[in-house]
Amino acid sequence: METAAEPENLAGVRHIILVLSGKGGVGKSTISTELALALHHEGKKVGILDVDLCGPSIPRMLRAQGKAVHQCDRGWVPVFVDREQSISLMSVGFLLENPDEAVVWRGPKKNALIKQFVSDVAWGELDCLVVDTPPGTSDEHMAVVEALRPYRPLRALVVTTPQAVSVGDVRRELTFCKKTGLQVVGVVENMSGFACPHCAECTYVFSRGGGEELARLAGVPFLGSVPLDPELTRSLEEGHDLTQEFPKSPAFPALTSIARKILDGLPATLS
Ligand SMILES: Nc1ncnc2c1ncn2[C@@H]1O[C@H](COP(=O)(O)OP(=O)(O)OP(=O)(O)O)[C@@H](O)[C@H]1O
Ligand code: SF4
Repeated sequence: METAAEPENLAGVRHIILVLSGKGGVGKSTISTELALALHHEGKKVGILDVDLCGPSIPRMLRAQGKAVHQCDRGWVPVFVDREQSISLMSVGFLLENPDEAVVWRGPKKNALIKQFVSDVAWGELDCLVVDTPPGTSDEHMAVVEALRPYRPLRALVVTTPQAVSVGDVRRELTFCKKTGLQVVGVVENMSGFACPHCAECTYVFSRGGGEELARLAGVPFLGSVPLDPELTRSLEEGHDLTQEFPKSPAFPALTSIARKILDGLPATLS
């Protein structure tokens, strides 16, 4: 079967990483956002595509809620999050008059929007496009994989929390990656311990090491653990300027190390 020509808007996008999690609330959108910020601190141009259509939270996290997406001759111009315009964001949240509207959408409408996101967002030159997905494996996952797979090798970052129950769900996520040909760049354990706001000492409230064990059993890299930082939760909830606040968080060194490991594993050229 002949593959359709690559959408013009993908031509400058070097690498694509899907952020996946087995279940909701483990911090997938947080890790997508922080990974983009950490890559930005490594001097990279990053785009974030939020395909969590029923719960788009990244515009709020990045203080971009209510911003308008403009049209240009190549489609939509994403919202720039920072002054240097090196972090761009596209989310269904920018297209809805009422943010609750997305919750009632059915599969075909979601699939059509995802196809449009893939072909009609004028990203320009990006070192990396981070795609935040809904929890589990849904229509959105299949739609984004099918829309992007013909043009780029797709990579997946899998987020879990340390508890065994989350780890079990992630195992299913890894099976999805295998079946759909996604290359797993690694597993990240989020909310792995509580970083004290006074001395940054980390206390392991839950069990620890589930993510590492899972990665070992699945034969994929374990990229690191990200502590729970109450200050960061507040910034994410209230929508502070994360480009300024994130570097002060105890999660920052962990995410920087994860971002470096991901960059080291990517081929240098556009594959
Ligand atoms: N490492 C962290 N430090 C502090 N807060 C965190 C951390 N990770 C996640 N959170 C907080 O946990 C909550 C859930 O995170 P998030 O929305 O990223 O999860 P999710 O997996 O994307 O959820 P959903 O299933 O709704 O897509 C948010 O309030 C977020 O601020
Ligand atoms: S970790 Fe240290 S600073 Fe934080 S509450 Fe405990 S003793 Fe106090």
